[in-house]
Amino acid sequence: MNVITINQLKSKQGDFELNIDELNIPKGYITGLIGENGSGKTSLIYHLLNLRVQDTGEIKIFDRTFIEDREYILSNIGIVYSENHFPDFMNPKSLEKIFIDYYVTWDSNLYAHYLDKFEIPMTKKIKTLSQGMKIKLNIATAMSHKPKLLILDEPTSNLDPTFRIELLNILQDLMLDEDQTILFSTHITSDLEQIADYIAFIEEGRLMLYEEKDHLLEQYHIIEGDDLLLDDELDQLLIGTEFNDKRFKAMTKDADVFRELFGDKVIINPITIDQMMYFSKLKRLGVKHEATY
Ligand SMILES: Nc1ncnc2c1ncn2[C@@H]1O[C@H](COP(=O)(O)OP(=O)(O)OP(=O)(O)O)[C@@H](O)[C@H]1O
Repeated sequence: MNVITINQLKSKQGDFELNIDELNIPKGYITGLIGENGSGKTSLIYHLLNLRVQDTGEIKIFDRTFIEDREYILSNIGIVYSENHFPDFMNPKSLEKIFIDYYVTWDSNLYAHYLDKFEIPMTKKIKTLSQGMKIKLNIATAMSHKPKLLILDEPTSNLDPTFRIELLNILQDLMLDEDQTILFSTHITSDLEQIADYIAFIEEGRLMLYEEKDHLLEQYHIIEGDDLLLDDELDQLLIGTEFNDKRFKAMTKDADVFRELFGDKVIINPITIDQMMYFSKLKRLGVKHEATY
């Protein structure tokens, strides 16, 4: 079953257009949402939350549109933003009163447990919390009503590395419940290498790929070698080639072809998500990039 389905979504915002033909996010998995600055990750999340409305196309969450069942959708989503959205004058305790009224599934013990674990005092005013503590508070509120879908929009930028590791562990623990689904937008792709099941990659408002992470990282490789080895045909098998000191470096789906032709004259390495984004960008720009290092 899919928790999120998007069909033929088009949405223009100034010069920017979000244009997603199809995206199905399955229940019970962590999907990592990646893309450069300004590629449309937050815009996509805002559309999922109905904070922005598309020009055309359809979004269904839990198999319903916002028009059909806004309340059900919102009461089953937990959202963590990259910045604080809570009023400065409140404290975690007064904030809870609002959430208790809103969510029938709110669990005060769980909230107290998270605040304790994250070392956030119940009665400390939000304005006196550090940036990281505000995000931690948001994480606690997002999880304490036990949402079926947890959406995190770049939450980790202000978090210290120790807490980031804790957060990844918490997210993995949540996934023990097969009904739980997580959409996690982040620039810290090593986090996704650790915990994501699927990767959704957005470039300039378009979904470039949506695939199982393990399959993705198995399919693509980084290949390096002497640029004299290349001809027009082999060039076609490279994605986003970079040249430096008469050597090439590129992403390829056809590492086997190069291995068979050139043996140890080429160096073939596994790819990281960061490298995948980088070489996809070179391909998109359509330039033979001269490396500057
Ligand atoms: N209110 C707005 N009006 C006009 N354009 C907007 C508005 N909000 C965002 N945009 C534009 O939409 C595009 C996508 O922005 P978005 O915030 O979705 O990107 P992002 O992938 O989340 O980026 P980042 O990684 O930097 O957070 C950008 O070009 C941005 O300038």
